[in-house]
Amino acid sequence: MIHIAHLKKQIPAGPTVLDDISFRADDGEFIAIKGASGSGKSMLLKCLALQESWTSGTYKVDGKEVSTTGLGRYRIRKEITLIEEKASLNLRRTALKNVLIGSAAQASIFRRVTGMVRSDDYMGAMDMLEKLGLLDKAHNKADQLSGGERQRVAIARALVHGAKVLLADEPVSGLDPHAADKVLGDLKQLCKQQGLIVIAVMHQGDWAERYADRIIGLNAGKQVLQVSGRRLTEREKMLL
Ligand SMILES: Nc1ncnc2c1ncn2[C@@H]1O[C@H](COP(=O)(O)OP(=O)(O)OP(=O)(O)O)[C@@H](O)[C@H]1O
Repeated sequence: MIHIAHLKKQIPAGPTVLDDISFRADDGEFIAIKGASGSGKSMLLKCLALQESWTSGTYKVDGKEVSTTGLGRYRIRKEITLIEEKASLNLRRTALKNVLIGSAAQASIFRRVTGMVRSDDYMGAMDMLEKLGLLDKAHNKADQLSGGERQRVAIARALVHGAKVLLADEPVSGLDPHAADKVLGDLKQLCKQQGLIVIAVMHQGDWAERYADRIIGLNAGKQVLQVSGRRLTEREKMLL
């Protein structure tokens, strides 16, 4: 469970880009973040991934306060994985190798450089690729995969390496509606089946309303709405 309270991020000698953000995400929840360009969506995800520090407020994971300099930060960075808009795969490696070797934040330098893996890791990676409907693409090089498939490889990679929370920055931007449905449907299923928490920036279209359990709205760094289990009203949309 994630709980942030009164989170504020001020750029040194610059603007306040997040101001008084508070919400919780329980295990199994799918949360969407909406807000216009520059409203602070990506910065919020980076703070949650401990890639950016915040100026004040608290951030707790399973009841324990965390920070970018705290003792547990390496474990938290493994468990809370940020998948950026252009999922950064090694394009010369297969989907399977990408999953096995892991991302820079999750795998050891030794594994990334040598590419050496254990056989039970292999089984785990194949299982996860199958769950995400990618078994037949496991041996395709990442540069032969579509945008949606790359997103799903990045999700598989994060989960195989122990992610309990996925932070996804525009996971379906640039995808056709069918591919977007597949990515979001898979994420939703993982939430329900494995208790995964997903916090995804999904500003465009009605993806947030169709897939998220809760929508958090930002405007100029401030939290302007928090809505559960229903579509946004026209009035609420105007706030974003
Ligand atoms: N290092 C920085 N220094 C100064 N301002 C910054 C810095 N990082 C982000 N900002 C500002 O913080 C605000 C929020 O940025 P952020 O990237 O979180 O927006 P966003 O909602 O994700 O936008 P978009 O939808 O366009 O990606 C923007 O005004 C941005 O210019």
